Amino acid sequence: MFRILVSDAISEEGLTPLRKSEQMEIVQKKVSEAEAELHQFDALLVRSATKVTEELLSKMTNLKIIGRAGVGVDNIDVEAATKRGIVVINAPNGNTISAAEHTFAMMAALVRHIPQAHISVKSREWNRSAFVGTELQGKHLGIIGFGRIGSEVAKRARAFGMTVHVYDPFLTKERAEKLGVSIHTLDEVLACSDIITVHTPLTKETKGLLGEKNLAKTKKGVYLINCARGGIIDEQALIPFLQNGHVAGVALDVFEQEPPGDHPLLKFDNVIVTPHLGASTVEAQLNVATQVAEEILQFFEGKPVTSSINLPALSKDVYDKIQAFYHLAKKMGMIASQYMNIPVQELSVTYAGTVADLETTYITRSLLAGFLRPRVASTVNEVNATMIAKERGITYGEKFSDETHGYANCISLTVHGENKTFTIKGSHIPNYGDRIVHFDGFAIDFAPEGHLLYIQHQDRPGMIGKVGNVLGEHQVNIATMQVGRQEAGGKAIMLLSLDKPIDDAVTQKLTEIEDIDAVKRLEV
Ligand SMILES: NC(=O)c1ccc[n+]([C@@H]2O[C@H](COP(=O)([O-])OP(=O)(O)OC[C@H]3O[C@@H](n4cnc5c(N)ncnc54)[C@H](O)[C@@H]3O)[C@@H](O)[C@H]2O)c1
Ligand SMILES: O=C(O)[C@H](O)COP(=O)(O)O
Repeated sequence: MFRILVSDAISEEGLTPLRKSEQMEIVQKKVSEAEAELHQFDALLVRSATKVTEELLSKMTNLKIIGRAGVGVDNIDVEAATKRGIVVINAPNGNTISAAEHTFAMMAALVRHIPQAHISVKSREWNRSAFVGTELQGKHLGIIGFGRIGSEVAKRARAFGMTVHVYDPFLTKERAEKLGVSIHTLDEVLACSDIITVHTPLTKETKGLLGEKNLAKTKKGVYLINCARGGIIDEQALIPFLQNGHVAGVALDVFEQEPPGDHPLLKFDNVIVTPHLGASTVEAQLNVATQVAEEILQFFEGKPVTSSINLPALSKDVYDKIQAFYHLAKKMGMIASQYMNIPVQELSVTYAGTVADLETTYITRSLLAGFLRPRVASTVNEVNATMIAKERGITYGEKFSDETHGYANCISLTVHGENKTFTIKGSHIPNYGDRIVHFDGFAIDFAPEGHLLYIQHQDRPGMIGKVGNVLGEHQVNIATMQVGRQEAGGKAIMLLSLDKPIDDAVTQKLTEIEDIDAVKRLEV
């Protein structure tokens, strides 16, 4: 049973996929009301209100996944979650249309003074001359940030007869042409636009993007809209531009602090505001909640998630193709890590045969996670493996080769440690399973499963019997045994899989057998 804490207002209908599963228990409570049980939850489902801080994560010790029913993840400490191996997912396009429509509604309201006129009429006034507006048709709209929402705003603007100027450093000419907008520098957009709307995420680069310096570059009488994230337009910097009439009006759906409280901007009649309503439609909420609920379900069923912030995107189709290799690579990493129980500097992975044509990034992450698992006390998985490797000074790289050693596919891992290098090769054979086909220079064939025992010895008659005797004396049953040697009478290895793990005393006894050079337990 997996426990899911839903700590913000999420569409009830959207939670249906989770409610239908007998494996999921949903608890709907604010974080502050769930203090005593925070350590029990496997998943956390939020919108933008819950602040998922490092402190909260430290209390949610069982947490495996955070679902953001929406786009922006600036309320989530993604780095802290990643460090802890917690997957963070969002619903990137479920509320795009609602946010674009809200932006447009704000634009129309702004230039036609609808909120002010509404209040006036409700106050029993009839002052038509006070609310003369301007048309949108023929005006120049500047869009900063041309992703999902920015481009939907552009489509609507063009339908209204506006000319659209875009600033987005990542926008291609082809896409701009397709959507009938022109690409400009930021300064050009600031200088030529009658209305400017921002649709970027809030990042180090975009925080205060429309601050004092850039506001001064705008046209006198410009209208500004922020339905993206509070802080992209610097709220303090706006004040003098509103006071001196340079900015004709501002529409804000988002604020640096939410709620904004007694903010000085709220005193301006030409500043119109909504309480972060961009995504607040029945349709958007159903979309984002359903998307995230389905992803969480997939995740707990061991299937890939497609909209993770801290994992490479993986479709079901791709996952189906890589999953066998993903498991093989993890086991190879675990074996290599235990065999090379010394500090290592570098892992080099080579893919050959059919596996080389697949999405190997994910397979390498899995291998890395398997390698780090025996070395790291905290959770390590595909989410945080690359970060932990970096912290520990372990570099890794992928190569591709044609050398399959006679198998349809082959993954080869070479671990470089201090004065020692180790290579292990594995193959996944359909209808047969995972096999290790090469181990530290020996051709061998064993299944990387369970309690393994590696013995390196001299190739002498009776070695198998001696090992069998020691294990038998300690009531340890041998499930399978594979042997390999480089040449008759030379160095040889045995790989045994045992029905139960053995302790130090048994290992010591085996080490004492004449002609046995090394004994290692390997748990997979
Ligand atoms: N008000 C709401 O309720 C609401 C609803 C949904 C989304 N949002 C917010 O709207 C914003 C846009 O969302 P989206 O889904 O369109 O995101 P998106 O990722 O599809 O688009 C963002 C665009 O910004 C561009 N960009 C990044 N840095 C930039 C920079 N320095 N200068 C110019 N452009 C830059 C990117 O290239 C990208 O094209 C986000 O901040 C999101 O959180 C708000
Ligand atoms: O980033 C988003 O998806 C929007 O800002 C919506 O936020 P909300 O889910 O809190 O309405």
